[in-house]
Amino acid sequence: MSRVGYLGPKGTFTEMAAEEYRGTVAEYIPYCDIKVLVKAVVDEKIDRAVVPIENSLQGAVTLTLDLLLKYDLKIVDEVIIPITHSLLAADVVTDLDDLDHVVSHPQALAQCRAFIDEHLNCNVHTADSTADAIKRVAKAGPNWAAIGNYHAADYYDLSVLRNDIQDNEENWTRFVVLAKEDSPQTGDDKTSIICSPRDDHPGALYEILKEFAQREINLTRIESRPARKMIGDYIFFIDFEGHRSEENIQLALSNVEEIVAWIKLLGSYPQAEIQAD
Ligand SMILES: O=C(O)C(=O)C[C@]1(C(=O)O)C=C[C@@H](O)C=C1
Repeated sequence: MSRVGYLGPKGTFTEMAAEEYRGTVAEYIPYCDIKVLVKAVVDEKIDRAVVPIENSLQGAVTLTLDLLLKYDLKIVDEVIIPITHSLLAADVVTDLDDLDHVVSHPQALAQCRAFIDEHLNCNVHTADSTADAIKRVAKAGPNWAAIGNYHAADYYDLSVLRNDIQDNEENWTRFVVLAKEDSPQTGDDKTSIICSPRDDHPGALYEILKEFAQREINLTRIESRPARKMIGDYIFFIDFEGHRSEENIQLALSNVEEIVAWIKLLGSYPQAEIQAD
């Protein structure tokens, strides 16, 4: 039974994702900061942390990638859910023109950029999560609105002014579940690694990817992040299908190890079942 931390407070999309975690849960615990949440697993205050890692409209949640690099934690599960944003305000607000301020998590603001540009002539503010924004609006004046999950309107006594305001109907966020120990093989797994090419030469990335292509290992994602050294130095986050205990994957990984400066295995874990709306 796990104590499962998630990016809170109550009413975030991460809370919805945490409820889809396939392990056994003793308790759900909200944390208001991703860094503090991830550190709580490192310090064994909780057993699992559920954090957003990528969105289909906006791409990587770079803070999560940086924390995966920094700490020695394993990915033990992934959850992918549809994200539907609403505009929430006090129930006296009926007209968008009455709003002077809109607040949300930067990812949510970015996912609703077209709606904000077209319909809101407002100051835009950022919050630590969509639910944090909703909480703030509940205490602010009636000229404030928040962008977030309509389920949260009831928790914080707000009303829904508009639904479905994200730029695209298809808006999905992928979350990962972090723990100290690895996950066992299920037969339908994915593996995540980070690696850093030894030096900058023609074909450096190709040489890494070739090890997977030759063994018909299907890559599901590749993301680069600055190595934080010279401009142009990158590290690569690579996800692929299969479990680290499978022979072809062991061979690919040991060959990659030979040609990179370093490699970090983030874990093998069951692939997400896509959650329908
Ligand atoms: O603010 C929230 O509700 C969150 O759970 C965070 C988060 C994110 O960081 O991507 C999660 C899903 C959505 O993409 C928007 C925000």
